[in-house]
Amino acid sequence: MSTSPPHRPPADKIVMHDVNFFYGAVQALHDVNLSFPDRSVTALIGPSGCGKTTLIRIINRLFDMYPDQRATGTVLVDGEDILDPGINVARLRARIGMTFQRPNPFPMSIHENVAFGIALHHDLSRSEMDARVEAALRDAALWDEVKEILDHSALDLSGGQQQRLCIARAIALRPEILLFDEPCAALDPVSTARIEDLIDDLRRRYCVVIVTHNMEQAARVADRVAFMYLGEAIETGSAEDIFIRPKDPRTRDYVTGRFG
Ligand SMILES: Nc1ncnc2c1ncn2[C@@H]1O[C@H](COP(=O)(O)OP(=O)(O)OP(=O)(O)O)[C@@H](O)[C@H]1O
Repeated sequence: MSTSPPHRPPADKIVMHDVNFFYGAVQALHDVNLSFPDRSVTALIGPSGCGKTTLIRIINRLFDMYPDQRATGTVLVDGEDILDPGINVARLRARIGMTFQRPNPFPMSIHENVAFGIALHHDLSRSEMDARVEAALRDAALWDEVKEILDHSALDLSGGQQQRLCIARAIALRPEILLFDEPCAALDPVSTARIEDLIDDLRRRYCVVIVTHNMEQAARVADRVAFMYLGEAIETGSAEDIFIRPKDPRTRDYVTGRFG
């Protein structure tokens, strides 16, 4: 008789302790404690302005580009505090891929969009580069649609294709963490379904964090859902916990549509 190994939940890839965030004098996050397991999808939900985008921008230190923005607390990635001023930010960012609400392909060909970031980090032959570009486009479920038009401008693709190209661009750098900020905000239902299928595939290999306004989407794609409100992380659990058995009255009011 064969015995299967005991099921272990994936370890936490990112752990936030008492994180606060400031835009100048405005405090946007208050003592956030949240963790994000590896090889799973965590959805951040909550009303507009509650701090979802602010929170994911901390993970790749995107806020460093703005002198008046600062974060306090600890954000451990594989146990290392990425808020430590001594951290190598370029190396951190190479481990993290991010996409935004509106797809933002470079004004270059489809092939160049994916190859550009790879070329910054690796000196590959033409055939090695082509193989890397193809693998990333396949992983982003875009290859079949673009394999004959790799030299065409990325700006000629549809919005949904552009978003998958941006995901391919992120995956091509072989990150460990993928941050998706409302990846379907600008997409039609068919493109949205394709991105959701893609996220379903990506969960096997990455720590995925997705910001979404769409509760059905969170329920479809997420292993865990975190509800945020007025800059605080209120409650985290499975989609069922959050949508069917919320513990906090603020979560209940949000998921039942009383606000937001
Ligand atoms: N550049 C900025 N300067 C000052 N305040 C900001 C800035 N960006 C965001 N904020 C404020 O920080 C708070 C959190 O904003 P954030 O964009 O993180 O929320 P969100 O939950 O992602 O919202 P949405 O769902 O509308 O995208 C809001 O009160 C917002 O007004």
